[in-house]
Amino acid sequence: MPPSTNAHPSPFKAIPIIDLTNIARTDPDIRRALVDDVKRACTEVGFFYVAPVKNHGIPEPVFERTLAAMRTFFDMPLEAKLEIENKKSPNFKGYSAVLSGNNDPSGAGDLQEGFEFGYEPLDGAASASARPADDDVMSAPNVWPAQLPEFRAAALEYYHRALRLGHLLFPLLALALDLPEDFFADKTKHSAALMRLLHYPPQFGAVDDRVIGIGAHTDWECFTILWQQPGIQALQVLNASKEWIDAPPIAGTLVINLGDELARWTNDVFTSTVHRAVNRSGARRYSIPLFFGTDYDVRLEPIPGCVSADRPAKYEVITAGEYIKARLQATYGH
Ligand SMILES: O=C(O)CCC(=O)C(=O)O
Ligand SMILES: [Fe+2]
Repeated sequence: MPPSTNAHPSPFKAIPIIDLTNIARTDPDIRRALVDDVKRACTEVGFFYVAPVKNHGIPEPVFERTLAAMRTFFDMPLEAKLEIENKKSPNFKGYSAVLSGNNDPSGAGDLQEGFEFGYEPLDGAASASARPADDDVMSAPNVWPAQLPEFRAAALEYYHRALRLGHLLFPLLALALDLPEDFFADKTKHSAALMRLLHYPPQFGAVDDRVIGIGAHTDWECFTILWQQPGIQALQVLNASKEWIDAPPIAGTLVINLGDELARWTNDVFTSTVHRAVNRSGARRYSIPLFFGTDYDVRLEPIPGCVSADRPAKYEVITAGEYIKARLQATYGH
């Protein structure tokens, strides 16, 4: 399944920051101004920062606890991490070693290690799959490092808080597409969201552009909510002039970037923009993307307002689950 071929962003020079202070205000002028900002960012850039995150359910200690848990996990010996290697899981849950994944087919592998998991309830049994019965494409239980209970607790707490923020964003995206505000509500009931905890070792000396932290790629789901470790520049976003624009960590914000499910669904009215990460800081870098998709049984049929005589439908219609599964297989299944 090829990635979205979209990439029609503008020649932007910076990533916009969208202030969510007024997200709950119903005053039509205020609401319209916010939706207009979101629409511009989604059609021209495909990336934006949201601020202030602490007002939307993710206080600073939650990030700090998760970062501490990541450091402990990635510091474990490789053999211990490989006990929960993602290749042992039917849907690649668990640990992925440095260079085991490859997001850019022309690259030689991603210089990162990671840990991936999907939805489970905060108070659920450790090994239970929480996927509803109708969701057979991607159901597979999460696998956790048994020796680090605090890792699971911190990661799940962050996951649930970020998920809540994601649910706040869908109505803005719907309004930006001139759809009813609740358009995505019945299509995002099962939290088809995968979260990755990532560690990028530093790269020293001459750097081979084919081996970087994560090669040039688009994300797969509707949007990604990305936390970046403060103080380290690594993420870069490709604009229409084929320039890499830095997306540095900004205190109090998270990065939101649109993915291929939304690009397909909107027939490329919204852009799923190519990006990569390169850690040349000399220090370890950690980041946390949460990929928020639509429910796996949803068919990505082009949204009516996004198809016209000038803009014929570009993509074969498939379900979100089929799409994600094909991309996972292409990235880790080799
Ligand atoms: O680590 C980052 O800043 C970006 C990660 C990313 O693009 C991804 O995991 O899809
Ligand atoms: Fe990405």
